[in-house]
Amino acid sequence: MAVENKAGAEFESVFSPTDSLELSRSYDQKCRVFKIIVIGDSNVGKTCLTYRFCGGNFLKNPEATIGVDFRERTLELDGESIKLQIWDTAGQERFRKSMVEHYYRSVQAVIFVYDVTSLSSFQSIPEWIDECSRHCVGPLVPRILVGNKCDLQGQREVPTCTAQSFADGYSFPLFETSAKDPSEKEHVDAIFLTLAYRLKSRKSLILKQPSVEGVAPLLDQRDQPDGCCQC
Ligand SMILES: Nc1nc2c(ncn2[C@@H]2O[C@H](COP(=O)(O)OP(=O)(O)OP(=O)(O)O)[C@@H](O)[C@H]2O)c(=O)[nH]1
Repeated sequence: MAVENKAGAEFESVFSPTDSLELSRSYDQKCRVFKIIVIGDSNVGKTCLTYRFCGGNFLKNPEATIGVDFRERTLELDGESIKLQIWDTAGQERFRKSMVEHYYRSVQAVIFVYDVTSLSSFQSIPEWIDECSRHCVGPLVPRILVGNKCDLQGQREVPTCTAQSFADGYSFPLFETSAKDPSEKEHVDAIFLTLAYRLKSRKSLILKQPSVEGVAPLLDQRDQPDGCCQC
């Protein structure tokens, strides 16, 4: 199981002080932590989207995710620190089967990703929704549908209207974007910000988090009633 990109100096340098989504510079301050999983077929751009949000850049030459990669970013919303702990899951069945239970435990929001240039990846979305349901991710868990790779307009196989009517059927917000196109950076941020505001408005338990972050603390958090903690 890979662990990478724990928010720190490496990421602080890529955001300007005027960025509306400021990274927290001090981890002494208290914040709530929310677990978000990103799921969808292999190769749709889950890793690149999460990297764009957490790292600010397009990740060139990503490798297939094995198990899960963790990334996180702390936002200042209305004077409150909110840490989004993003689980970038493997799309390939052989790399995810031993991890599925972990993905869904105490998850607080879900991002379904398809590739607008791949009809099959869009047609897989109902299966991903079913998987969520089988793991007791109910309608109260905020969910968002994302069509990625919009920079490849000439190769589009999924029309916006088709995706929109599908999303409407589930009452999911739909975002079409590109992890690759730098001009879409704020649009990518908006996906996560939409979830952050919805999660922020929820009451949560205050739980203790170990001072050293890593796989074990993350897994421990999952076992708490709603996954929220104080950091
Ligand atoms: N043109 C374009 N290519 C993209 C975009 N996002 C990702 N890619 C490319 O799509 C390929 C797959 O990207 P990943 O982010 O690794 O996809 P993934 O969904 O995480 O794949 P798995 O880890 O196998 O589940 C890579 O070659 C990326 O460079 C995008 O917005 N536009």
